[in-house]
Amino acid sequence: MKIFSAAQLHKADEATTKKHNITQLELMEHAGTQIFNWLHQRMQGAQVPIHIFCGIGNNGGDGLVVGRKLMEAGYNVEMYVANFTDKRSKCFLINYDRVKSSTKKWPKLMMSAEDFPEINPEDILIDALFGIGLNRPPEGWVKKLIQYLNEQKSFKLSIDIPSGLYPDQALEDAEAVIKANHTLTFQSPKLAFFLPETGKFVPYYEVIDIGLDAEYLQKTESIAQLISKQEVQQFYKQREKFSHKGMYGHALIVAGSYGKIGASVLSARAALRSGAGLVTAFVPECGYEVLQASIPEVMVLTDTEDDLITDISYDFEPSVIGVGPGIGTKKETVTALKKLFSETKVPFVIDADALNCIAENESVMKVLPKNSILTPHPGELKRLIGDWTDDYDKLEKTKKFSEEKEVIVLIKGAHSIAVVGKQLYINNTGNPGMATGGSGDVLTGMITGLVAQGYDALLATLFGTYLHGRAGNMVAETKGFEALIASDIIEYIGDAYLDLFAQPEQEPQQQ
Ligand SMILES: NC(=O)C1=CN([C@@H]2O[C@H](COP(=O)(O)OP(=O)(O)OC[C@H]3O[C@@H](n4cnc5c(N)ncnc54)[C@H](OP(=O)(O)O)[C@@H]3O)[C@@H](O)[C@H]2O)[C@@H](O)CC1
Ligand SMILES: Nc1ncnc2c1ncn2[C@@H]1O[C@H](COP(=O)(O)OP(=O)(O)O)[C@@H](O)[C@H]1O
Ligand SMILES: [K+]
Repeated sequence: MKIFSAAQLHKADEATTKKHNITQLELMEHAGTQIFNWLHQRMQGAQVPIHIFCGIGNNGGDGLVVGRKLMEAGYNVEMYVANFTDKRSKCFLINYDRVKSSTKKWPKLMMSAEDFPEINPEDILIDALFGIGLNRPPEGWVKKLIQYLNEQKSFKLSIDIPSGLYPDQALEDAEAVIKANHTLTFQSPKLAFFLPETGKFVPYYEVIDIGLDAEYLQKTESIAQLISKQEVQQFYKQREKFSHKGMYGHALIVAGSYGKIGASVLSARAALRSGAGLVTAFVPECGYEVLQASIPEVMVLTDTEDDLITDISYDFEPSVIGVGPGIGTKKETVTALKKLFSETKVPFVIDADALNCIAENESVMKVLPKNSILTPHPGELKRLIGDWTDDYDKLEKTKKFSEEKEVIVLIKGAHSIAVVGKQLYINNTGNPGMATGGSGDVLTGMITGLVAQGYDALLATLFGTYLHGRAGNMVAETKGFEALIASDIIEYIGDAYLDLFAQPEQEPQQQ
């Protein structure tokens, strides 16, 4: 699904009204009606007090439409207009008049903190203060209003975006944002929903299709893409009946050091479970027995050194090399890595300590193979690209790095983001249970296993990240977040594949 900027959404709005001969007012009526339907379906006429806080722009206009519709349907509604300026948008004004003429209950004008209403915990709050037209942080009593609403225990529903958040710019005042329980967003989720500094204000959201011009949306290059099941279903390559293991590649996993052999076990097993035809693990001598005993399907090559990797040699042609988990950053390992990168012409998946070795040694950075897939967590990323001021700065710096080095960078996190030049692809699976040691090693193995099978670098990155998160979600369904460990993710890779095309259970047929 495409993610558009505020500017693009405003243009889409214009394109829609021009092309479809529909007015902005009709678009607002349609958007507000959909929000009303959403609420009505859930509330079924319940007389819970609903407080709607409207700004004076089009977001406020949406709030007025919702309020009018709710009142007409007999709900117990109180509307407030936060009069933070004398300006009003045209559609706001028309809807303000409509409320006044169609209901007897006029919206209350709020001019200062003295006008804040009393709210009970069981009431419902609808936030229509600011939408994507926010252009500076809320201040003064409006900021206080946001804080006052946040103090309430009531359920908070934001229209389009929690007020105070910019859809695609860094947050300036985290104290002036509605902490919504749920957000109903128009047409496209906003980039801010997926970034750590701002995503925390959007724990749940749903996209409401308000019918913006499909052709415009299709033609416009979005600022990012959200990768969900619908997209990854198209990535999947079906296995052929007469295929053999030679057709699914031979992955080499270079991982582990004394005390961290587990990293190689996790990566190698994950590569196998993802479908690689053959997997060989290259580990320090001390890892030999551990690997042979724990994964009989994996072939093992060892370094001459017992404790660490110093010289990576092998006697076959790997289809892909996954390197880094648990290898440490000792100088012998750095030298081995430099040699590997300079002399080998196969695709690479580079993770963990291999990234640290690159970041700490300019000579290794110089031989970083083009088209590699790098999978840093934020700490590793910082070592590679330097510090950033906010999430957007982080994305810009990563784009620059990706372009300069010609590599894919997967920034891991709650929503991992694959950066390929200027393009951003946002993963939509996973859960906080996956914040546990070794889950990144599993991901490295999975992406390596997919490249081995012939998925190109970008598809392997996106597909692997999706399956990793989906498998993690399936573990969480039975074990919960806390008990989830990295090995569990591997055990559910098969279920994550099966789930790709699983049909929802059929309703029993009535006789
Ligand atoms: N996309 C679509 O097609 C559709 C979009 N729709 C809806 O429109 C919404 C966007 O509406 P919008 O552009 O009118 O902006 P909105 O967020 O209501 O507020 C702007 C006003 O606030 C003001 N202002 C800004 N910051 C401020 C601050 N910190 N403190 C104080 N004031 C501040 C600013 O004033 P100014 O800067 O001019 O002083 C301006 O007057 C969108 O989110 C969605 O809900 C739907 O109706 C259906 C179709
Ligand atoms: N809160 C979270 N929600 C979803 N996924 C998460 C969360 N925290 C971590 N993950 C995922 O778990 C993995 C952790 O990777 P990493 O930090 O490299 O772990 P390790 O180094 O222990 O193997 C990444 O794929 C990341 O996206
Ligand atoms: K809002």
